[in-house]
Amino acid sequence: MAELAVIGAGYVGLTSAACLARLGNSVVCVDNDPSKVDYLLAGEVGIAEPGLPELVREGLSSGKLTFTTSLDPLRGIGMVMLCLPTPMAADGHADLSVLESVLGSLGDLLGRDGVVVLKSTVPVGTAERAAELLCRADVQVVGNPEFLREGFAVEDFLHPDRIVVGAADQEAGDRVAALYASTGAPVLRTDPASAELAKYASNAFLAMKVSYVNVLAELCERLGAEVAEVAAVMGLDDRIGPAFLSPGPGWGGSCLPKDTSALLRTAEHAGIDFAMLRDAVRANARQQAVIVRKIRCAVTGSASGSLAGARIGLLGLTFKAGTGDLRHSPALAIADELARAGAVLTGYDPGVTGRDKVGPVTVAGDPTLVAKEADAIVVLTEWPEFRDLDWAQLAAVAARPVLVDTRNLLDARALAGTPFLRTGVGTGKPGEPHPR
Ligand SMILES: NC(=O)c1ccc[n+]([C@@H]2O[C@H](COP(=O)([O-])OP(=O)(O)OC[C@H]3O[C@@H](n4cnc5c(N)ncnc54)[C@H](O)[C@@H]3O)[C@@H](O)[C@H]2O)c1
Ligand SMILES: O=c1ccn([C@@H]2O[C@H](COP(=O)(O)OP(=O)(O)O[C@H]3O[C@H](CO)[C@@H](O)[C@H](O)[C@H]3O)[C@@H](O)[C@H]2O)c(=O)[nH]1
Repeated sequence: MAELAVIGAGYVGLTSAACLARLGNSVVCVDNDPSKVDYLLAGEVGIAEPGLPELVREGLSSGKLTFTTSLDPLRGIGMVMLCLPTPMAADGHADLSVLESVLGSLGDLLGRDGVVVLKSTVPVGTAERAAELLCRADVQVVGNPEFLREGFAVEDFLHPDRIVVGAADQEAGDRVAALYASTGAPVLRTDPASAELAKYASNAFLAMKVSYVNVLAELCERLGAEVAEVAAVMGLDDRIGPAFLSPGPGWGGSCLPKDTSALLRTAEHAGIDFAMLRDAVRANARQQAVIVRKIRCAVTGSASGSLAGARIGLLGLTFKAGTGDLRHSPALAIADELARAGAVLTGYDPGVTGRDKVGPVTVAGDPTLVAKEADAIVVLTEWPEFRDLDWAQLAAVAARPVLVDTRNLLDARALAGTPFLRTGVGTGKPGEPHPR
């Protein structure tokens, strides 16, 4: 079993560190946020990932996992895995400044024949650039992109669809592949550039799939078709598959927006016109306006009616269900747009606690408070528990029984016996509940 350091204790770093400790490795996890490290050393995990707190506590008590803010304990170490942020820079590229600054410090610390593993999502050429920054002929850089989803981080790490190891050096690649041997997942050995590109290619493809179904949903509305039925037919084709065919308020989160943007910049730089990806990004930006128009119609009866003073209750604020992450949440982009139009917003999200306000939204601790005196309720995130709310009670406290279901979450059964008039997405029959 290896002794390794993981740098960055966020969604990817903390999950990787805790899971690699579970797989028997000795892991020191470094983060430059002292309060996060103190919290972690006390066995507390600040992100909502099923199974992660248990794994962190298990690692701490077995001694396989420890946390620190300092790079000093890494002196002489054989392997360092970088799980640092690579956010969108102002020009749309991936901002590698944090990664590069840490790489600049690692050259002096790594032991002989050390390996640096790039788990962050990084553009093609980063492994090569990292090797330059390390300035150590004996140290190898290996690309090992991560594909976990928020809300399923531990499950995805321990049971991945595939492991990608992009190494120019066979032995360094073997050492990284060995970390995952006990997961039984297929390991794809590639050159570093292919590993780097494969990560962006996967996220961009997922984004295009959702944009495709969102535009299809608009078409369904125009033509009187049901997007759920169209998607069900498409999804049963093995070549297409049923995942990522649910229309909604657009794709968001900490990865798809920045990664599509970075891939577009990479393509531009390489002289390739990636028009279909550009269109998918444009369609996604437009999707929020599509939803706001839908809400405006439902509340005022007209696409140009005024929302000034309208009380709108929002169910769901996070970018998807199963996470507390609000980064690049389409729900918040819609909230901002509604607030600009003068609407007064109250919101509830099971993943958002301990906050009074998120952007323009006053956060309530209970869905009933969101419905209270509301001119409309809008479902923005697909939390399954919203199906089981007491919709009759929500209707009783609302000013008007208007419901906009941007995730097509609620079916006729959930709303049976209530006066709610539901507007879904791509249903072709606005104002009518439809079976999912
Ligand atoms: N979030 C995901 O679902 C996901 C999945 C796959 C890949 N990725 C990629 O993994 C990388 C990390 O993403 P994340 O979501 O875990 O980020 P994150 O923001 O959750 O975590 C990053 C961590 O790095 C720490 N950090 C920042 N600068 C540091 C420094 N100089 N030294 C030490 N620690 C430092 C931060 O304090 C934070 O804890 C990104 O490239 C991302 O694209 C993310
Ligand atoms: O049918 C669908 C599926 C998804 N979404 C939206 O698409 C976005 C992204 O969802 P998801 O991919 O589940 O989120 P992430 O957890 O950010 O995971 C993505 O980004 C990670 C970071 O790179 C990758 O590791 C994962 O493989 C990749 O799925 C969210 O806003 C979802 O609501 C839809 O609107 N409809």
